Amino acid sequence: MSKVTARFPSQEIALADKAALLDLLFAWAARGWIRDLDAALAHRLAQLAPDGTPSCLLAAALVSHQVGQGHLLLSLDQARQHPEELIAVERDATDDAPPPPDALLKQLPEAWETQLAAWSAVGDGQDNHPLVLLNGRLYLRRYWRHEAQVANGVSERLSQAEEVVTETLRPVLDQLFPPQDPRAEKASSQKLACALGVRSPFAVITGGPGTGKTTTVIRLLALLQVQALATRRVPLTIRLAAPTGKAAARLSESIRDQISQLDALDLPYGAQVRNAIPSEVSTLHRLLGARPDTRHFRYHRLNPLPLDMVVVDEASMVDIDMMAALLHALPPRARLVLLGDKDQLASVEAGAVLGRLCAHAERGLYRDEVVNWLEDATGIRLDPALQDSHGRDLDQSIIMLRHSFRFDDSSGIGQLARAINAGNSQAALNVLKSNTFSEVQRIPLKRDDERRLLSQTLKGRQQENAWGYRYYLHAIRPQPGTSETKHLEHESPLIRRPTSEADREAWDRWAAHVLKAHTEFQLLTPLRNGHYGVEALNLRIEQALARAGLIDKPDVAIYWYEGRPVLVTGNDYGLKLMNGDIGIALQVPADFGKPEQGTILRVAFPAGDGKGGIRWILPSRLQRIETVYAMTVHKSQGSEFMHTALVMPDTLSPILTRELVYTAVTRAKKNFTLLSASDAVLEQAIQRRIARQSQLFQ
Ligand SMILES: Nc1ncnc2c1ncn2[C@@H]1O[C@H](COP(=O)(O)OP(=O)(O)OP(=O)(O)O)[C@@H](O)[C@H]1O
Repeated sequence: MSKVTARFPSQEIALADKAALLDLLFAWAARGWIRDLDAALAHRLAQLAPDGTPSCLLAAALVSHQVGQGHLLLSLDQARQHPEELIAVERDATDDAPPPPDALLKQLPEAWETQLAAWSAVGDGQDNHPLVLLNGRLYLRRYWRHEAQVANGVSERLSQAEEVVTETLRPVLDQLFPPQDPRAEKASSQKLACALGVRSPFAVITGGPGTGKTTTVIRLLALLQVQALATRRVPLTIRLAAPTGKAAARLSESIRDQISQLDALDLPYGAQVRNAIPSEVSTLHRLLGARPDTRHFRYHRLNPLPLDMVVVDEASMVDIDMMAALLHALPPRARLVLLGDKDQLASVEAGAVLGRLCAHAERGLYRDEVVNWLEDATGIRLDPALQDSHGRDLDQSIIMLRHSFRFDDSSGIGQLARAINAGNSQAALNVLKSNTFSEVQRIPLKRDDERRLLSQTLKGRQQENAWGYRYYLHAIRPQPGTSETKHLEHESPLIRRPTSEADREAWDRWAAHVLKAHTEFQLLTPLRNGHYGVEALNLRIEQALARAGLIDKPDVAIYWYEGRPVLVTGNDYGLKLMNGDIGIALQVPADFGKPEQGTILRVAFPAGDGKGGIRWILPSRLQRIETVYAMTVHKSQGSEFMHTALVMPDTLSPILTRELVYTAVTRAKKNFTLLSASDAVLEQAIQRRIARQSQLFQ
């Protein structure tokens, strides 16, 4: 008898005996093939609903696993037809591995669905059963409910017609987007987006980096306030939100610029309109009134948010739980506008809501009545390729901005992002290797030769002013004569480390300068573990910086030193820090303005007050942080850096997808470097898309 049958039940036994099946599920969990949580759910349901067969318990563990992978459901057909795609199994050479999931799935009884339907743990959603089975799709009840809430919340809004004052619409749109402007054609989808946003209480504006989502939404808000002041004499109460603190801070920064541009226009109700556009952006958690230690929010259907409209930026990062909570808390007539890039990675949690909403965004699918209405409102006749008399109601509320004002056709980053999105890996490689685009570059990587990786990370590509980490470290401790210090002094000649007598304002100014210098470069990696994972990279980079004398870290056991950059990994409302915030440890007076008190290490975080204020926090108070010389691509969503370098691992793994590569490339504002050992891994990643299973907006 082989070891396999000695230690683990065979698939035949597991499918005939519940205890054997549960053993197998926990064995899979021990291998990391599924989560402990998934096996535990099956175990719990075996106790609560003992009439379930082993195949039923397997289905329960699988649907839970699916949620962990970002899906909303388990399709029974798909599980049978493509069992190998369900669970990524890392096999090793040992012969005591348990029978893999696909072997078990291939032997499921014909009556799997019938058995599930008869199981007392399963219902059709009407009662309180923990699982819901509908048309061959199995859900955890919570996700079925969220999916229904989101679908209902959106269709409720799609069925409402808005009152539009057509007399003011066209003239104001022409003021915001003058037809004679040389960029009028490039901005035509922005103008159309504004018109659609007035017409419907629900709208989605999707587009890549720099396509003008923020510009468009501010103009839409101006347009809506003109309409509101003309009809009801009071402006709309509008709130702006984003899924993370970082994204919220970034939006509030760019919004201030955009609002001030409205001053140049002679809009009806001018100052009133401008004052009625908010510049504060809160996180969705805060907007909904998150309460510590509970999933429940202060605002919900019975206590709705006191507002007329919400705009959510970076909506690709919003998961189904949050979207359901938002729709649940919005008054039925409140408007909702979502902004985001549909091609970016979706939230780590289940959902991919924006992606589902925008499934047909490329093709438009606008119906005749909408096309004609838009032409009256904007003077723009839609491209026939975007018209379709069978377009769904939802499609009439979605618009895609296609022209990037930041990366035009001559930009390497723009070309690269487009090639990746089109799934054209050869074109992406050509851009990376071509000499035409100096802002993008590919650097070959060898495991046993770290020089290139570390040189990129420390120095970047100086001839392009594409800096590495030396840049911000020189902002802390200038090194006269180096290109970084020369550049820094040229950019901000007067900002040096203050003297010990200097007041808080001077220290804040300096810290803001260091934090800004830090946004010049970020190294990204897809992975957490392994040679090119965040943890190992952080360690190697820290050692290299210490060797180069750029940081002073005398001992591996000393975590805190001046210059350490840290990433906040969970919201801390007490400290007013949000998931995704980045701070830098700096040696500053223990009491500002009192040099006699000596100095102390504090971590400087941007206060996000729009005035360059700094929040100084003692390292010991920071609970959820990690060093961030290397950052995962997932964590980088909602942030941008002048120069971004992506380390591509040398072997393919399920995490490497088109969305991931696109997200990494589009974090770069000016320069992008790919560090990779093999073209093949990049090519295969670009070919592979994330397909999240859900019935949302099917
Ligand atoms: N219609 C336009 N005319 C001129 N400049 C524009 C127009 N639309 C956008 N821009 C400029 O392009 C840049 C990017 O615009 P914006 O920040 O609105 O884009 P975004 O899609 O929100 O970008 P991000 O990728 O940062 O989310 C800004 O500098 C903005 O002023």
